[in-house]
Amino acid sequence: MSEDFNKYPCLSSKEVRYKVLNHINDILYSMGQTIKASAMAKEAKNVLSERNIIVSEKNLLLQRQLNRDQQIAYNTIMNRVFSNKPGAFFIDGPGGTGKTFLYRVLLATVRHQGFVALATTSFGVATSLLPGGRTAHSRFKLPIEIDGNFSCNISKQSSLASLIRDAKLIVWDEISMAKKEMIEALDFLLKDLMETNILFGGKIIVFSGDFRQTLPVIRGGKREDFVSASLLCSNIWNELEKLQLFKDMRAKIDLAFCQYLMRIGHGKEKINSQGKIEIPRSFIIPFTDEKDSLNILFKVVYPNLYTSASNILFITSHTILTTKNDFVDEINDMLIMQSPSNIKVYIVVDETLDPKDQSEYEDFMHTLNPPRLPPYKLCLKKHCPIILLRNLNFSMGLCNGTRLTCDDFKSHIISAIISNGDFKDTNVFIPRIPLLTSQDEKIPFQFKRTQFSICLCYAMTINKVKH
Ligand SMILES: Nc1ncnc2c1ncn2[C@@H]1O[C@H](COP(=O)(O)OP(=O)(O)OP(=O)(O)O)[C@@H](O)[C@H]1O
Repeated sequence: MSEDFNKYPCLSSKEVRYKVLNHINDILYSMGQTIKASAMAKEAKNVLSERNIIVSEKNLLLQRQLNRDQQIAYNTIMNRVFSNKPGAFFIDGPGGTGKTFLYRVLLATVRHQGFVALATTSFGVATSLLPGGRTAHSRFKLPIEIDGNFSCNISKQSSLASLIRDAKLIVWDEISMAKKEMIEALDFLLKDLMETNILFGGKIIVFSGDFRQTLPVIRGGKREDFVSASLLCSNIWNELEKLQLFKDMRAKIDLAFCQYLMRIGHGKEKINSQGKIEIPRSFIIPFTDEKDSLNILFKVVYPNLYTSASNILFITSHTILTTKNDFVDEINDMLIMQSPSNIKVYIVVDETLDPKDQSEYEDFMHTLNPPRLPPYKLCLKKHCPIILLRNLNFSMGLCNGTRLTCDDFKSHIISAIISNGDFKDTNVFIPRIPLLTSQDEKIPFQFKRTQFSICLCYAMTINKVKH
């Protein structure tokens, strides 16, 4: 890895050493492993940086822009924060009504007064929209796999526990995508840390999300499974104080489309004789055959890809949304070939956890394409759009879902430029790391795939693009 970094003339040997150590640290973290001392040092560093988040003037000034509903919600929450009374809130508002905007103002106000405010979200990339944001999984050490063990992995004596105890405000954005067991685990943790039976340990906690948009993902599940896995079906739901946001702040951009989405969300859009909503003709590319229709779609979304492939603004402001990972892969494979640059191919190294199984499963592993792992053959070109599949480093904006464009390729690192969130335009290095398959895959054994934790994102699933 150091040889790769050495090829960058701008880096001194000290910087190379720092970058290599940093990447090793991230690799250990992404594998869920810890060297105790390094983990404790990392935690202490995280806690310290959380206590010292600098509030930008821009975020402080946003308070003046709050609309009427946002202002009412803001006043209600702030009154509770500064009167030291408990409060567990849910901000209910359809997409675009400014829930995240309100969070930014709440966080800025509390932090500006010198208090701790913890910002969390259900998905990695959403963290880049909230200053100091982390995934709830990472902040509260929530269990990733739901196997009957719902307790958070935080010792009561740790610096993290003391940070959580001190927090004046906790926010959790995109709660509609979290499984209810996770929220119940947080309730249990906070009651335990605060040594009380009051909901969420008496902390001021603010959830928000939109259940009309995306619900928790249950593999192979149906609508009722998604609903019953969500917060709506937890006993906690009825105990939350609801605050409503009504005004669509995004509607300025495309009012008719926003109204159409709102009618669907409220179940008011008219349905046809088969009980289905009809999509307006102007949104549809007529189907002739798969190849021709896809080509028309590509021309509509990425016109002149051959000549515009190096136009980063163009590449990162377009995407094709689809419902399934399989379609995503198919479309991405076609579009990367339309870009004119030289292709760089990275083949994975797959290893079974038990070395005895390696020879038996080697070929089979290469055919598998589990959702949170990169493909067997990763084909990239300069300026192509990619998306991170794992959280690598929150403090550098490298989270699951961060979008980037490729800049340069070496054998063990890729140089790339972040294209969304607070770290937009930052140049970063992505390491090639071992990634474990999740235990809930429908694969009879677990294996380790060594590759860059990225995939192409000319096309993405709707869940992935939520932010
Ligand atoms: N009071 C406001 N003044 C100006 N712009 C605002 C205000 N509130 C929200 N916005 C803008 O409106 C857009 C939508 O806001 P935001 O992303 O906070 O909505 P949201 O409810 O979190 O949406 P979603 O549910 O889709 O995540 C953003 O561009 C945001 O900056």
